[in-house]
Amino acid sequence: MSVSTMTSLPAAPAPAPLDEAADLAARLLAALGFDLTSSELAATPGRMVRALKEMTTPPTFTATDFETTAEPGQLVLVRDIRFVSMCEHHVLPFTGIAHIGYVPRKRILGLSKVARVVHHCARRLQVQERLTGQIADWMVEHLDPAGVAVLLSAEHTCMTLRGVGATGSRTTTSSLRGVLLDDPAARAEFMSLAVSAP
Ligand SMILES: Nc1nc2c(ncn2[C@@H]2O[C@H](COP(=O)(O)OP(=O)(O)OP(=O)(O)O)[C@@H](O)[C@H]2O)c(=O)[nH]1
Ligand SMILES: [Zn+2]
Repeated sequence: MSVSTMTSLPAAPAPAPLDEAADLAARLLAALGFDLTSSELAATPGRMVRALKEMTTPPTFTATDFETTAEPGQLVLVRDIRFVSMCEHHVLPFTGIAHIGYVPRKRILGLSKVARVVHHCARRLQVQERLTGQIADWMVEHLDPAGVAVLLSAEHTCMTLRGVGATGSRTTTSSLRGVLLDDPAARAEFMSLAVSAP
């Protein structure tokens, strides 16, 4: 078992005094033209800061894994893991689903931990491409599997709810490692199950 401290991910932001952040949020909202003297907005800066902190603080967990005599080449696929992350360009959420597949060598991961890895990597300021690769790297570092495949499909609210207004657009990214990168049959099995399995 190992706690999810990772070499490939940046450390969580250092705890900062939220009072100071709330004062700065109040100044930000005032600078944007909102009336911070109104009673309706009095508690908003504090809420805003707590919500932002919550959305960018990665949950830690204990990565329970097990010794296995896995069948050679067996694919383990956990599909449809919903996640929320934060776009590092606009500090707006992007939300989607992750499909995580791996081919074990000696160790398998508790299934719930696969979803925890996704949340651990997602709950920070991110771009989707880096998030996808970090999930794959976590699996490689902790399980030493024969292969890993990560497929994410997400809606970026910075391009659907504002800006270009590309309502309904989704972005798909993949990161493949080991046999799930190099072996076309293994890769095809992952892709077909990730997209079409019941
Ligand atoms: N590659 C990548 N781009 C992202 C991601 N999230 C947001 N972006 C893009 O980051 C870019 C930032 O571009 P800028 O021109 O600096 O920002 P902007 O003026 O707000 O641009 P618009 O969003 O086009 O209005 C935009 O094209 C976003 O769509 C991501 O996860 N990956
Ligand atoms: Zn954005």
